[in-house]
Amino acid sequence: MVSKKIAVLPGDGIGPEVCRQAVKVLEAVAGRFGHRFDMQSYLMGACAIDATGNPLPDETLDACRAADAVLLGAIGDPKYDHDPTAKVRPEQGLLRLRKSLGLFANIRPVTAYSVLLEHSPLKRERIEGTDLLIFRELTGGIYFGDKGRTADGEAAYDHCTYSRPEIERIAHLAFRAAAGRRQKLTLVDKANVLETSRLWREVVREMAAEYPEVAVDYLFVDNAAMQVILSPTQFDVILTENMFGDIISDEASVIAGSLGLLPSASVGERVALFEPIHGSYPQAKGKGIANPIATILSAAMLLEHLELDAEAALVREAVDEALHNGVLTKELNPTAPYTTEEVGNYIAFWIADSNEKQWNKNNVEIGLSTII
Ligand SMILES: NC(=O)C1=CN([C@@H]2O[C@H](COP(=O)(O)OP(=O)(O)OC[C@H]3O[C@@H](n4cnc5c(N)ncnc54)[C@H](O)[C@@H]3O)[C@@H](O)[C@H]2O)C=CC1
Ligand SMILES: CC(C)CC(=O)C(=O)O
Ligand SMILES: [Mg+2]
Repeated sequence: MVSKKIAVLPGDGIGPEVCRQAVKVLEAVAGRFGHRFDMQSYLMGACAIDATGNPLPDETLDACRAADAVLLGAIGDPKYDHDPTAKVRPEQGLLRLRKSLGLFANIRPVTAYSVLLEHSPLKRERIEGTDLLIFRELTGGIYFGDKGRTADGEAAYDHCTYSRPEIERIAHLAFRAAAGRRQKLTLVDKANVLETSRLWREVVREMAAEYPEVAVDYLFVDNAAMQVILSPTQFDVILTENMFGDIISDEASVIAGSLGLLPSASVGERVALFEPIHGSYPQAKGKGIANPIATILSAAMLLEHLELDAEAALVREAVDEALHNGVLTKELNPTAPYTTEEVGNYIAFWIADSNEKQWNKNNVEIGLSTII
């Protein structure tokens, strides 16, 4: 029996809906294994601005610092996206949280699930067997550099800066991950144009000597954007800076079949944070169409981080079961879609009672009454 404190930041848009499913799954895990997960929710993003004027209230940051792990839904709201003059924005809360917690590495696994190959717009023979890991630098680069306007407001700038230590600390994690996988690391950069990219290349090339078992190659990001969907099986570990990793990983979600399937772990100095790679998908808010699996798989990564491997494996098994049985939201199952809640219930029920496997769409409320 373990007792863990998990700070939950549901956020905005579909964030609360998908987070609720992941919390339910963690409750099912706790029930099944006799653990205690203390899961309290805190404000971050547009909801926090509305309530306090601050996208990352002190109470939220303090709770994250005091937690064993953090689970995040997503933040962002069209009222800020469509107002270029807004002084306070939901995204500032997320960026400040990442920086304050020292979460310098965002790890985004991309898998082509064989049962979903038919849902991908990409050709089966190109994507089958894809299993890659993106290491995206998360607290530096252009998202964090000085930004602003010139005095007349007619020009704007966003500075991109990287230091050697910032590159080294994430590169070590990526090299170690590659060493334990298929021993290949691809640095994605724009070293033909950007000085920051030339520093990345220099540092990674030097570090490669420490990891002789890992084959390193280098790709310009424009080429990588093409290669990642043309022949994704060539990749094992991709290491890249903040903005390139943000873009390449959303693109890579097409391989899995939906942005709603890709989880992530953000790790760094102490407490780690787990979140789907997607945003707050405001068009879907309250409609029950958001896929909760990315957040549920983020919860599985959270369990692995807490060294609860059997628990995480059971969550993955339950997700596989949902995939195999077509218990999927409408972007993956347009003819007989399940709601966000039903997908979450199915997975939680399977974890709580996987010996019975009695679940069906109609008995779910009865079956789950014991665990939710
Ligand atoms: N980590 C975070 O909290 C992030 C927040 N954002 C914010 O989210 C808001 C919306 O941004 P968008 O560019 O529209 O990106 P988004 O990721 O919210 O949605 C893009 C598209 O992906 C699909 N999608 C996303 N999540 C899905 C899910 N769970 N199930 C099924 N389909 C899903 C939908 O087709 C959607 O139109 C903005 O305010 C943005 O700043 C964007 C990315 C990350
Ligand atoms: C909303 C941004 C701050 C970041 C983003 O798109 C992401 O982390 O995937
Ligand atoms: Mg993104």
